[in-house]
Amino acid sequence: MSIADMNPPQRAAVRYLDGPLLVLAGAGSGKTRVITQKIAYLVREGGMSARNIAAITFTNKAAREMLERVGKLLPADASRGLTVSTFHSLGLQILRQEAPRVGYKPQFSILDSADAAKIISDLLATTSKDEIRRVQSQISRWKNDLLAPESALVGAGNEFERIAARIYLNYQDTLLAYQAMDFDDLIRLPVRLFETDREALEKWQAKLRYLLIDEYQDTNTCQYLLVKLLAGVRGMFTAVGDDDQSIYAWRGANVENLAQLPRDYPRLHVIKLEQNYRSTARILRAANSVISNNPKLFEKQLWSELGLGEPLRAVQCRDDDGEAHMVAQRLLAHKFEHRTDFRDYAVLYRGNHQARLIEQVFREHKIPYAISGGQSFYDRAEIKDVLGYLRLIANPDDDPAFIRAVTTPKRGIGNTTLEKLGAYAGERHVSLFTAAREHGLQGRIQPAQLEPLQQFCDYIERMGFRAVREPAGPLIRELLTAIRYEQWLYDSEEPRPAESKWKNVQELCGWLERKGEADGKNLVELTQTIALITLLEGREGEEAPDAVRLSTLHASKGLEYPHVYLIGCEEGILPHQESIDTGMVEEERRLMYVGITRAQRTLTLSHCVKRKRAGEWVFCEPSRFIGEINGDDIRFFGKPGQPQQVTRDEGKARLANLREMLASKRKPAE
Ligand SMILES: Nc1ncnc2c1ncn2[C@@H]1O[C@H](COP(=O)(O)OP(=O)(O)OP(=O)(O)O)[C@@H](O)[C@H]1O
Ligand SMILES: [Mg+2]
Repeated sequence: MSIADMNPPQRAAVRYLDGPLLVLAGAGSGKTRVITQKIAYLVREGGMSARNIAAITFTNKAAREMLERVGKLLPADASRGLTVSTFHSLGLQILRQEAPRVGYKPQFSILDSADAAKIISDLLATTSKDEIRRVQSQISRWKNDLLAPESALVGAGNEFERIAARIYLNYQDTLLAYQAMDFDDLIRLPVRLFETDREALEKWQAKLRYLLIDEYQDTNTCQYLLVKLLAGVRGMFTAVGDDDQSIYAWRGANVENLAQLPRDYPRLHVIKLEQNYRSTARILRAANSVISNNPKLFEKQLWSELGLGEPLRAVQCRDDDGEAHMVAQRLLAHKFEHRTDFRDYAVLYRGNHQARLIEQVFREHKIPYAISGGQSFYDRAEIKDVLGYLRLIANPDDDPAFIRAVTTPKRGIGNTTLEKLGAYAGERHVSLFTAAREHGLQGRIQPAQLEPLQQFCDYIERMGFRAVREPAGPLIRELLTAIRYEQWLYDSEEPRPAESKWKNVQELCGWLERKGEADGKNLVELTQTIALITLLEGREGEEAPDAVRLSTLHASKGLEYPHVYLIGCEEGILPHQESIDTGMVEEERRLMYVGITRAQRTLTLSHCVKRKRAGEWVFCEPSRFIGEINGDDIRFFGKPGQPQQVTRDEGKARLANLREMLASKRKPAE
């Protein structure tokens, strides 16, 4: 695929280098492809070095895919030094070099959202999850709007905001004391740096001379400013986006940023793409008709040459269990009939919990699947244990990591000792690690308790010294042996969970080893990289090569699948109840639009008559979005009187049949 295979507006977008460019277009029109092609074009025809180009994507997965695609367009040495990353990893790349300028040491820690919640919970002196979540997202909003705690306090309009602002103030102090940043800081701090330090800004402007930004509609204020600062007055960037796919307002994304661009850059050139290369005309028409119920920010038309295609299907299921069986059954039947692969299918849903039943039924029927956007691999207790050690080795001031490591496995350091240590550290305004090293502690803690504490600190210090010199793989294996982690798992768990946990730890070690070798990164750098993976996509790494994709709608952005099942199309789920209550269904409609436009050839929407919630049956209404699809383009199944609805037992029997047929197909001819 080369630039010659692109349509005229796509080609114009690739070639346009006279100033800032916005490509504004609907789903599947080749926006992401314009970015990939443009990177190759900049190097090949624009005489630019890859190390002066940065492409920003929304997820790590998207970044990897883009890098792969560019790899096919450019020889390896021509793409060396190219930055393809998320906003957060770009921020991390900047901060690794500039940390001292913003008051951090280079080995700062990155806290995930759970660690941050723990700090807020301590400061608030509450365990109410709801309260913690509210304060945490308020702080995050302030950070993304670049509001300092002092200004937040002054501007607080009610009691809740006053409390949150005071917590924000203490929270920032705590982070600095731990030498830790949260996810928001990774973008906020570079912006603050560039706003105040001309020299640093000019250095990075000289390095990143051309910027390309995908999914621009989902940038927040902070991200917008980072681009603006880096692009400077020259405005050498290409941003691509679709206002109808803005689905991250709840995380502070601001679709107004699209409208703001022409005001900030009067020279901004806008290109629209109107041909969709992904979906059949029917799927596209359904998407267009659903989204036409939202007020328009920009006028867009989409058409496709891929033929009319099959009508969409809306399937009514008896309950959520029936829904999961319906998906499994139809999927297997379809696969059998069309000789497709499992990877050609995706099951999409509004909330993570909806995956549980699907997983269960898929396992029952041996349908291989891969989950994205679910509980992260890196959120598992065993992985967080190991990462606790790595974080502490990298940055001994990281108190949350200190607590985790010093107590897992238990090493004769009791809670009373830790409380005394904590109190002493508090008085001295130093980290737990530093406190443990101070002479003053000797009067407070008995020698018998002090001894293991100091041994622990000695060990961490020695490892810290080696972590920046020795390869990561062998070092982490040595660490696991030294702390007898495997033994501890088997001592504290049943054999089966222990075994699976140990496997996960091994997987982490393998990943660190490979990544360390491939990227030439040491343990400290790898630890910072891992922290970022948890941000959006959950588990990553090697997956079954041929598997059905299970994904939340949010995590499916930018991707495409030949056959899509969108489950739980019900009032209260999609649109979500909260959005109905607050009269904000527009964002949910965009989410529906994103879901529909992931499908290339067929799309099945399902909803249940009733489902169990908190042990009670509740009756469900089909989603209003199904009703917004033009009747000619959709067929209904499972309505009373129609024979297509299958009971669970029938479904099971049919499945068993199909599986047999499939299995016999796979057998070599005798
Ligand atoms: N000119 C073209 N000729 C043939 N195929 C194309 C062309 N442009 C894009 N495609 C294909 O169309 C599909 C959609 O492209 P792409 O993912 O770039 O769209 P997008 O606008 O980024 O979509 P989304 O809004 O969902 O992110 C891809 O499979 C891509 O390879
Ligand atoms: Mg895209």
